[in-house]
Amino acid sequence: MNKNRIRLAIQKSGRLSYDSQNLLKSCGVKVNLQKSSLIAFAENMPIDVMLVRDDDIPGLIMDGVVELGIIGLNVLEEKRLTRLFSEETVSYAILQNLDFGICRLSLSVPFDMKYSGILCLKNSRIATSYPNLLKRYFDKKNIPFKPFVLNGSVEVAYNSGLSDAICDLVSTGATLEANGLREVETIYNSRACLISREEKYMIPEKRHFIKKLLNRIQGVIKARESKYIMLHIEKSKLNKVTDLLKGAERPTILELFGNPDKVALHMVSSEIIFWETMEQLKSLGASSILVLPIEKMME
Ligand SMILES: Nc1ncnc2c1ncn2[C@@H]1O[C@H](COP(=O)(O)OP(=O)(O)OP(=O)(O)O)[C@@H](O)[C@H]1O
Ligand SMILES: O=P(O)(O)OC[C@H]1O[C@H](OP(=O)(O)OP(=O)(O)O)[C@H](O)[C@@H]1O
Ligand SMILES: [Mg+2]
Repeated sequence: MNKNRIRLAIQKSGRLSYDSQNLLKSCGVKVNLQKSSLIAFAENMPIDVMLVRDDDIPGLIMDGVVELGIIGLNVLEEKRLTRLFSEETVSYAILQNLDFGICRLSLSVPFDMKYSGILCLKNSRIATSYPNLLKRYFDKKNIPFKPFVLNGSVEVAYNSGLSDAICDLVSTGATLEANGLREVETIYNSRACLISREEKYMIPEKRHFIKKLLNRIQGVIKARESKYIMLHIEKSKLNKVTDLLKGAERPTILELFGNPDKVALHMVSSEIIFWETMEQLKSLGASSILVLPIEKMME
């Protein structure tokens, strides 16, 4: 093991795997990841990527086994609370919230239950994989409940008579619907994030390298959120067009050959361009409207 290389833990297989690997690829990290091996060495950067169960990632950071990890905030916060209760070390830094793994931890009840508020769940048995987050929520409201801890397939707990309600991750709500449940309270909003060991535990070379990787990650996220827009418009309508498009910087305006009244406008927009915006641009008289993806960006 080379002590100058950074170790980065990502989920081996599951909801965060593809996006984590894709992020590394977009940052120019060349690594040949294969499910059969648990560690892979980047060819062009001092990074070793470990493929693990997501639940293990916060502990690997807190115990100093790896320097970086990509993990859902839900798992990180649950682990933080578990460690606080058992008086173990809790030490990490959140470097960056990421643009994937977006979901929420919610309480859900049977479709036909008359739910008028959280008090309806007083003394209920609630199945969850996140007992500490759930307990914090109920404790704040001073409502007693009975936790029933399951590591997966929490939605089936109600149908099999194991619980009265559930507390699990929701994104589209399709899994809840398929199991005859409806979401009634969000208890925690989550997304994937990049976490690291605290800086003070790392040698300067590693800190420097992590900063460089973080800059690239921020550039990738920014580029994914931005679009390059080109269009032709009459000079007199320019202000109306720029009011419509929220840009990172002022637009570039170019003369159009053979047409002194019109210009070409180029700009980077930091907001999603919906079809409605395109239609509004068109009704202002814009033509040749192009919205292009941006591959890389550094400000
Ligand atoms: N439906 C969803 N949409 C978006 N993100 C989600 C969704 N479900 C889960 N996540 C996020 O992805 C993380 C991993 O989810 P996954 O279901 O793959 O976990 P797991 O089954 O515990 O995996 P592992 O085998 O690694 O322990 C969750 O902790 C959460 O942050
Ligand atoms: O609201 P939805 O879009 O339906 O997503 C919610 C489901 O996604 C997650 O499970 P996942 O599919 O990752 O499988 P798992 O239960 O095996 O972890 C989560 O635990 C829910 O079951
Ligand atoms: Mg897990």
